[in-house]
Amino acid sequence: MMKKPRDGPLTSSSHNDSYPSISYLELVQSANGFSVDNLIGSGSFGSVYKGLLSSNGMVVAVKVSNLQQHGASKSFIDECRALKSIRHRNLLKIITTCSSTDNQGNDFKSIVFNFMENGSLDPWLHAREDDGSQSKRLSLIERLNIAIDVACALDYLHDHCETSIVKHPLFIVI
Ligand SMILES: Nc1ncnc2c1ncn2[C@@H]1O[C@H](COP(=O)(O)OP(=O)(O)OP(=O)(O)O)[C@@H](O)[C@H]1O
Repeated sequence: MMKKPRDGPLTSSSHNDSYPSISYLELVQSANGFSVDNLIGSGSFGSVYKGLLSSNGMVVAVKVSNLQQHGASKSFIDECRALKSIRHRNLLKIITTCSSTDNQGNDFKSIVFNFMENGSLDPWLHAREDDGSQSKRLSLIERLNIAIDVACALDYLHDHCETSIVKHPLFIVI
């Protein structure tokens, strides 16, 4: 839905007031205008871009919700809620969130994470013998350690989040 552009940068405050504030403009600039070159991947509810925050030089992953997608707005809120108070070595932390309007006045929602150099766990676990990516072959011990870390993270989520959110642990940092 088109909305009247608001003045100045707006940052989400409804999900967590303690995040440092970041504007839509800063995020666009950090990710080179959300260019294809900065695109890291896509999920069910949006796209993730690599960005560089000019304020502190931090390399980040900017997850931009595709608000045209049914359920994206709820997913954004659930993800913010689930991850806002999480402190666990195997779970990705939110750096900040941005709930604003883009330069055309459309709603814009984004979550900023630490950039994970090794990407998501999935290709590591499901690398095929013939795909040539030597670096993604894991030994049995490494796989067992990952399973233990995942179990540990899920246990933590069970204790700290609503059960409906625990079904979406989102990203496990190994
Ligand atoms: N913090 C991050 N650092 C590096 N890459 C990331 C990061 N977050 C996401 N990605 C990449 O972007 C892709 C999409 O992530 P996203 O969280 O949108 O979806 P997903 O969790 O993989 O899938 P779905 O939302 O459908 O369950 C990931 O598969 C991963 O390759």
